[in-house]
Amino acid sequence: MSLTQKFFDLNNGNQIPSISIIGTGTRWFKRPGSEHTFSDELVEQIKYALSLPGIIHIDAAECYGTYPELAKALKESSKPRSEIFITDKYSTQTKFTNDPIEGLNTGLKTLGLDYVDLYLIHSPFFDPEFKGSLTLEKVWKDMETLYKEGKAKSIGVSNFSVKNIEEILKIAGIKPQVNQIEFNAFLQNQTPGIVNYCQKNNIQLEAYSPLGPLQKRPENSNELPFYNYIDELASKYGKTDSQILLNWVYNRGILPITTSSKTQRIIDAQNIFSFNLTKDEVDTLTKLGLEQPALRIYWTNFYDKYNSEAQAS
Ligand SMILES: NC(=O)C1=CN([C@@H]2O[C@H](COP(=O)(O)OP(=O)(O)OC[C@H]3O[C@@H](n4cnc5c(N)ncnc54)[C@H](OP(=O)(O)O)[C@@H]3O)[C@@H](O)[C@H]2O)C=CC1
Repeated sequence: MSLTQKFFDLNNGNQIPSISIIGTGTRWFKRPGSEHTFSDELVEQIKYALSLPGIIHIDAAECYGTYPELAKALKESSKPRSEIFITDKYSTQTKFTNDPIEGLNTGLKTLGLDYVDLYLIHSPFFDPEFKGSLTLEKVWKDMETLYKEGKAKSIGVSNFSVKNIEEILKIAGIKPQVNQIEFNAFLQNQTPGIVNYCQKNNIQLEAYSPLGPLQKRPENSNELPFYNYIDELASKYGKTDSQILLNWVYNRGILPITTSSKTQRIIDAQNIFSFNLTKDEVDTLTKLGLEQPALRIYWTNFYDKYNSEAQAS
């Protein structure tokens, strides 16, 4: 079966592969300060992804503790750099590096790279214990410097609200290309109005934890119309439940970022463009998803206060 790949156009003219099939956080994440063991399993999983045809989009971050595994996999892979799309993120919450310039330079050196394809500010939340008086404005200016130097081909943000983005736009010479947020059928707005705002302002949204409804499947799921409908679509198209949900995210104009410890699920994620949900099916999934209570897995301390507004289209 030949591979169909899709790309989103970013506001700076660059293209981005429309799914990231191997995130290196979540199940692979190593808590800073804890006893870290090198994960051969992650190396094998990234190498497996890199052995697949087409452009492979990897999602990484300074705070995941998984640069060593990514570095090894990149070194041992024969895929040309031009067929690898790497996203990295600067952490405003950890003590690893002082600012994005130091952060990206350290990341590039550790990973053996000259540039990343996309560099993001991981969150708008600064831990003053580690970041002193670092401000959002200063961090964005550093991101712009890295962009102009060609070390980051595109730049953006993650977990930003409308207010956070507007703060940046006041001082920005370069508009963010991407906002990576938590998004799934049970969390259709991480923060109030963020999806509409980014889509209107040509800031590409990325969805992490797009499979939240499967990760946290309720015990009574077989009684819920949402899950029955996914099963119906999965059997109509001969696809898995995960593929249906990832295709739905794509059809909402949002780039899904997934990961798996299973090779078959990595292949399945790459093959979500071999079929396409109809507009009615996309709308029905949106509607049935909105009937469920908000499911937020990350950044809960900051954003649980928005749960009642998170399930608005
Ligand atoms: N910017 C940010 O703040 C954040 C960014 N991220 C990024 O996004 C990436 C992906 O996030 P993640 O939440 O893992 O993405 P997903 O929602 O795609 O979840 C992937 C997980 O779901 C499991 N899964 C897949 N299919 C099923 C199924 N049918 N039933 C039950 N479980 C299933 C997988 O398990 P299995 O291994 O068994 O296949 C895997 O652990 C991260 O690795 C990271 O790179 C994530 C969180 C925050």
